[in-house]
Amino acid sequence: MGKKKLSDAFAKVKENSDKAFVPYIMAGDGGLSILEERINLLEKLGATAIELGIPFSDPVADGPTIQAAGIRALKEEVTLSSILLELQKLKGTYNIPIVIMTYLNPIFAYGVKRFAEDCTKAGVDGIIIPDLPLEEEELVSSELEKEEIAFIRLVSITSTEERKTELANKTEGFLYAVTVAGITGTRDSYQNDIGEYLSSLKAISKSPVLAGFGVATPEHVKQLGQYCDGVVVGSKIIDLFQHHDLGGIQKLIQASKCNPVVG
Ligand SMILES: O=P(O)(O)OC[C@@H](O)[C@@H](O)c1c[nH]c2ccccc12
Repeated sequence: MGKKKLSDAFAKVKENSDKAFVPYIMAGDGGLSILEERINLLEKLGATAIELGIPFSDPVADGPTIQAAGIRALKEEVTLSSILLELQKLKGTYNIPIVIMTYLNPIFAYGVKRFAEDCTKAGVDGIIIPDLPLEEEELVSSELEKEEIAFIRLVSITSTEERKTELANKTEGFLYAVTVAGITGTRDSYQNDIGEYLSSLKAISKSPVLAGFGVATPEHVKQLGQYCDGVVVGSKIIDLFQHHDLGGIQKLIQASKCNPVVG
């Protein structure tokens, strides 16, 4: 459970000389009833952990694809409560670690302590809160700590060296290295110094470093994997699910493996 489950998953990736692959899906996109199927599929295809988004009305860091997925989920009237209840129901039907990605507001509305406790009941292993600055972390950190839920920090390409070091020291589970200055969404290429940025984070972080934002092709997965421990892929995974292109999802995941099983 929690931090331990995530660190075990990353240890296994390393043992196999693979890179981690963490797909992001929006909970409730397509209805809550398909969540089980998607989690099972991603686990079967070899994902390391799943980042599960909570739909929110004001998703400031999200690009068009994730925003649209959030709007579809909100139309299904899913809420943080209904998502946690569904996960609780599904507990035991999968083994893959689950990380929740939510803005701060839904956590506040739910109650921080109740949120942390219900995450444990739901088998949630880690949390990402993109709009919670380092300076305000005490609002949630002690409750997460009590439940041994990994509190995953995001570092950005524009963070100062000092801030990068602090985030790398504090993060739990993995360090989420945002690879672009901007919002989520697929892009054609990365800026030239992306390798330096990721390598410098690797040098200061005891936790695995995962690159995210804009990862959209097997080539990106391989390119970024040279400099860090793996990738997070959101918008492209959502696109591929929308197009029922499960082969495309499989190819992306296989690009993170040392010995891929598909060509
Ligand atoms: O969609 P992309 O470009 O592949 O980026 C990952 C991202 O979607 C996912 O991790 C995420 C969705 N919403 C976020 C908000 C902030 C940070 C990260 C996220």
